[in-house]
Amino acid sequence: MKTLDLANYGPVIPVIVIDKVEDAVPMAEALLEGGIKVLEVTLRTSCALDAMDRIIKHLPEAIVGAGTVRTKVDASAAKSIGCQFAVSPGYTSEIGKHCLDIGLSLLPGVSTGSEVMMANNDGYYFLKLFPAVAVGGINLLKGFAGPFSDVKFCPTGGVTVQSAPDFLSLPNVPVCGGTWLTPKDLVGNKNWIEITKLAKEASAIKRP
Ligand SMILES: O=C(O)C(=O)C[C@H](O)[C@H](O)COP(=O)(O)O
Repeated sequence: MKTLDLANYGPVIPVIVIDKVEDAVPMAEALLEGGIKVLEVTLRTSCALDAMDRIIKHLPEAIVGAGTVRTKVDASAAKSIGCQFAVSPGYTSEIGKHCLDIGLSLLPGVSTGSEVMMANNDGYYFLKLFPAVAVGGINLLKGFAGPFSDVKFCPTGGVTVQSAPDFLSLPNVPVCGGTWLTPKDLVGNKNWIEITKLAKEASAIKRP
């Protein structure tokens, strides 16, 4: 799978933190019910790999990727459990080349022009702008559109259901990401119905 194809499934990729492995499948079901198929589960918690393994086995229709991939070991672990893609918060050539070697699609994080150029040099033209709002948001993406006219971005970090339509109206933004679909309090209360509502709301965001 090409990472840019992830945008074909909807305008928003949820960035998910799973603290309790038993929440993995019901949370994924709630998101799928709301029309969200692409799930980025961050490797921020100790049960993240186990959680993704369960989702992949129980819900084959989900397209599961590992977020917070910071090392070659992270990338190899994600590949070995069947993740279809990986997302990194920053970029190193080492990780970019490793993902190419092991056949794992990578959406690499960047926040500067130099990082865009390094990623391009290794063949990556669809990049995550992270942390999107903190590094300049819409204005930065408009600025990047000039010199990097062949590059597309998935802004993540500070994007909300309110601001997502503005990001998605930019020609270089096919999809955006965020944690707002799976808020900690709703997950803590196992409020899957409310998570389905947030997923429906996000899936319904119109792109121009
Ligand atoms: O852990 C990672 O590698 C990440 O992917 C970071 C997330 O993209 C942001 O934390 C999302 O930020 P918010 O939507 O503002 O909560």
